[in-house]
Amino acid sequence: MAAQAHQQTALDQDRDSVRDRETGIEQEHLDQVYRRLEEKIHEAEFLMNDAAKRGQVGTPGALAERDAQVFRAGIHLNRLNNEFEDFLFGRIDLLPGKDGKKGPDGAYTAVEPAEGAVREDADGKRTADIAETLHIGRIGVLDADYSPLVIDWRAPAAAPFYRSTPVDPGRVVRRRVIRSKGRKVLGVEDDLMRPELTAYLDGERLPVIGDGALMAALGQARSHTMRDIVASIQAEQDLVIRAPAASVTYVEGGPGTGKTAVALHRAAYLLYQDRRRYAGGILIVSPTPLLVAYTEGVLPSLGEEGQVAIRAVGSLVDGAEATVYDSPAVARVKGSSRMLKVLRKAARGALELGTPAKEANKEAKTGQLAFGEEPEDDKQAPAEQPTRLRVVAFGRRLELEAADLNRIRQNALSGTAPVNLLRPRARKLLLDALWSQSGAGTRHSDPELAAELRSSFDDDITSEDDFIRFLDAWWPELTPRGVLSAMGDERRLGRWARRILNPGEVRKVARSLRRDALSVHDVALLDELNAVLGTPVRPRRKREYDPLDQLTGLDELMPTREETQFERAERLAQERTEYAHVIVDEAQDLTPMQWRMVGRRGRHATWTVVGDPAQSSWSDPDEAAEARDEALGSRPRRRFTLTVNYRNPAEIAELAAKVLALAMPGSESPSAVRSTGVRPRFEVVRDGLGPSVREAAEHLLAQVDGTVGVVVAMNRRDEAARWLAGLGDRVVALGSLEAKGLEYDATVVVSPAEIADESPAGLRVLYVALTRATQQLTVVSGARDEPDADGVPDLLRD
Ligand SMILES: Nc1ncnc2c1ncn2[C@@H]1O[C@H](COP(=O)(O)OP(=O)(O)OP(=O)(O)O)[C@@H](O)[C@H]1O
Repeated sequence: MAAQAHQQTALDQDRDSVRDRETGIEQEHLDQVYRRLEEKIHEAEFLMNDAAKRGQVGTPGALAERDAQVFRAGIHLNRLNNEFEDFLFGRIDLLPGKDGKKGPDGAYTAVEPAEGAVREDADGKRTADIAETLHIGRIGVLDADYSPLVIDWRAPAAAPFYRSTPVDPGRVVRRRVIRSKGRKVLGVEDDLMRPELTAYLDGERLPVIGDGALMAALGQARSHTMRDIVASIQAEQDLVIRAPAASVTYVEGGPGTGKTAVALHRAAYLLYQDRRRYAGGILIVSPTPLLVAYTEGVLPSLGEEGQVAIRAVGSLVDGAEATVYDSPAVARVKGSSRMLKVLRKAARGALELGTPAKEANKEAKTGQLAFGEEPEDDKQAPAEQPTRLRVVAFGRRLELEAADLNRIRQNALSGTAPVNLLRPRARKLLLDALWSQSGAGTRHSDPELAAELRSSFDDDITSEDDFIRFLDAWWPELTPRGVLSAMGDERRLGRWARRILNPGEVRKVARSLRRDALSVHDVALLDELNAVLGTPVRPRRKREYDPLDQLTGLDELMPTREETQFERAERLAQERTEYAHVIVDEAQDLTPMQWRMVGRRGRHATWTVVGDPAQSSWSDPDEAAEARDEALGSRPRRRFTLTVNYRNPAEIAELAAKVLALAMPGSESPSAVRSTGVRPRFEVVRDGLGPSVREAAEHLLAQVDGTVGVVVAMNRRDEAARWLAGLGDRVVALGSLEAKGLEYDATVVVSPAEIADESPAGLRVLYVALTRATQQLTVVSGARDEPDADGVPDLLRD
């Protein structure tokens, strides 16, 4: 026994010393990389100083050159400084390649091992020599002789790091994940891709350390922000990340399969692969501000941010930020494509209100969205409508009555042009009617004289204050906010929505529009109205006069100095309304009206659309699919399915699968990649819901190191926040719709029946709630859940 223990200790010591030696080898490599980076930083600093000196020469050419050099050196320095932290993370050891050719990044491009790379002796033992070792990191670093010290994770030569599997290893024998912090290597984890092989590196046997990096990453405690997965991207995910950008890349997969992570890494990959093309910007559309906040650190950690905008679907329209959710019944109407016709009628009908409808003061707030209260009473002011136009021209009083005006308006409105752009046409039709009433058209037979007379008639009238006032009231310039507020009047909305919405729907929608705050669904309506109304063309503001321009004459000498490249890039990003690539996360949740809004931002874009129909909170998936197909146009689609759940342990995934079977019978759940042995807990409310939920949260806080999410039906969100007061910032209360895309170490799901009953898509929303935990889950049930003796609610029983 003692001898056995002694043997075991010796084995452990051996293992530790191999681990230390391997860590030391990687440390040496990292030291070499840092030395090279420092050299590069000095070069960049020298370049900046040199550029500054050249600036002192003062000729326009030198100044422009300095500007370009400083710009390039600044970017270089900035990247180096930012990515100095923790950027070397991987290594692959490869067999000799088939053709042995070097690619542009200095590495062999061959995918398959060369013939004879693997030797087999008489006993069937297989051996091989490692021909090449590559290190993978967040950016590429070349040695002074241009051999690669680190390869950028997005370069083609880095693909085997992600693609190689024991089933299809290619040239990779060993894949190593290196954990480092700053300049220090903390440890290494290896996966062996060809376990049947004895491989040698420089004559020594290749050692293997640890149980693989994926499991280590998945077991870590979660914080309130998502981490990048660059060191452990799996083969099926890598195929999506590196899929060619042309057309539409369509990715489906169950909860936790890495769709969001893949979408973010794909944005970074596309920028690396074709930076010039994506200078047009990449837009990532996310369902909630919470998910935006959760994911927005991932791209900077990958060294990319400037060109990518991550926006919540309620913040896509500039100057209009959603702060509330509509009730499911109202959301269902506002999201439906039936609203399209209503908005078109409203845009034209709003003209009859005379003066622009007063805009509600809809203040923008950020953070969590509230469930919107809808006011009871109708406070809309009665409409003002000019019913007659009186002017004096050529000494005669001319007058158009209500019937004439109405006829002219209908005439002007025939056609589909945006309402605000039809104002010049309406003005011309008014003048035509007044001209014909004046009888002046018969005075001259000479067409030139007649035209002159007409022109002075028009000038006479259009310079009259009465006419200008009339036109402003009769054909006001409409704003999307103004028309949306006008729709808050129930009678008016009833007229505009006749035969489209039923009276109950009209009442609910009108009431919701009278509240001060904008809802997530209102934002898509505003965007549609913007398109229907059109923006009148205004003369461009001239650049402000700068007296210094005259003194130095710089303005003529250096027209390119007006705006630096950086300023230009900033300005374009601000003015951008369309993008080169659009990524839609949680695409299953976009309503038809939201698809139209997102579609307008990517009319000429390529797309990546990721989603899971089983998690859809929209009640009519067919209607949304139609709107999605319209937004994506006829571009060809490339489809991918992700099949492995990296978030939930098998014990939680199994429970969630029961709800999936009810929500979408016949659909398959992704297979969980790990199991923790901890089963979900079931609690039944005894002394009130609040205390039971608080107790469950406290219990979980003691069990896990990271975060705890408490998911309740939407209308209990504020109440739940009060139940948890004082428990610290590791615990968060979430309305069911807000849980989308997020994850916690542990979750409490409160009353499955309440969540399932809150909307027609309730079972799918419950499925989302049950799949948020990485370690532990507690379900708290009330009487409505009909729990059995073990506390298992009816919806979660076999
Ligand atoms: N290859 C990987 N290596 C390490 N962690 C991974 C990997 N793939 C996914 N994960 C982790 O699994 C979790 C789920 O990923 P993600 O949120 O992207 O999934 P999802 O498919 O978008 O889920 P949902 O549909 O539920 O929103 C995250 O913590 C993510 O970091």
